[in-house]
Amino acid sequence: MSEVTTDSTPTHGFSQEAIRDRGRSGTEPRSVGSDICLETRDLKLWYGTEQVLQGIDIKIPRGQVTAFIGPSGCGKSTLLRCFNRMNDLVDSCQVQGSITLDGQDIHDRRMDVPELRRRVGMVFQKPNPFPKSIYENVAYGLRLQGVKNRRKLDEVVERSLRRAALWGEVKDRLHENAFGLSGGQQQRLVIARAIAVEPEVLLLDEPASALDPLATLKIEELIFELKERYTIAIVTHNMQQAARVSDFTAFLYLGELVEFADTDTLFTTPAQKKTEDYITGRYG
Ligand SMILES: Nc1ncnc2c1ncn2[C@@H]1O[C@H](COP(=O)(O)OP(=O)(O)OP(=O)(O)O)[C@@H](O)[C@H]1O
Repeated sequence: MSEVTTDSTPTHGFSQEAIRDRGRSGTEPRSVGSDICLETRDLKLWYGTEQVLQGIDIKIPRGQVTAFIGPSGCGKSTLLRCFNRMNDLVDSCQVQGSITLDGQDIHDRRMDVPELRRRVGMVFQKPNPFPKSIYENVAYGLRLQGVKNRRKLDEVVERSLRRAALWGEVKDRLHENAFGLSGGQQQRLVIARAIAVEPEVLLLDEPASALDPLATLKIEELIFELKERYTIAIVTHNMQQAARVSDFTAFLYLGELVEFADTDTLFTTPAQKKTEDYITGRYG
């Protein structure tokens, strides 16, 4: 087990503060234990004839935040989209190898894909609220499930907005259009919509890259709270952000998983030269 970085530890250009903050917030480095939520084995993926994932083996631990980093085009978002079969929507896409969620093969023909996407929710780079009220955005998934009971809907909407750290800001305007919210509020609303249907996993694809620094900070704080209840996988271009929010980090390069380790180790003493070159800004 590695130790939380001290001032004398090399940080490869990383802010000591970012890493110390993680120590202060109680996030101790850990090894991937036996409680695995998602697992891929020899996962390969093609778009047409272009092979984008080259045989990925990874175990995503439950109740932790796992960050995916790597240069543009290395396959981070593609890998994330495999976890709830969003790539099924791309005609030219072919997948080989296995992905399991709680030990269950997600490509098994008995797998109910809408149910998989309820269990594995996704939030994209650009906030995408529906053109509806704040309330109806959050209630959307429950309405799809046929829930009509007003009290139940009210309860879930409030609970989800509280968990997404948005309740205080919107409780007096629940029936106003969601487009009236700021970008950061819209992104927290989308997170509330995802958690309203009680997922196990949240996939966050660069959730803060379209936001200003303050809104980004709120999303990062929220991620820290959410991991109490959910397993989180996040794609980010921002390595400081990966260092601040994640427990584990996976470095991808040209469709290969080069290194996967607890975040402190990966950023302070990477095992692979390619990882070191990337985090020190030599390419990417
Ligand atoms: N729907 C698609 N159809 C065809 N090719 C695609 C599709 N989506 C992604 N690709 C290609 O797959 C490769 C990996 O893309 P992906 O978006 O997964 O990378 P990334 O690491 O997330 O990149 P970025 O950091 O720039 O978002 C790229 O070459 C991209 O052009």
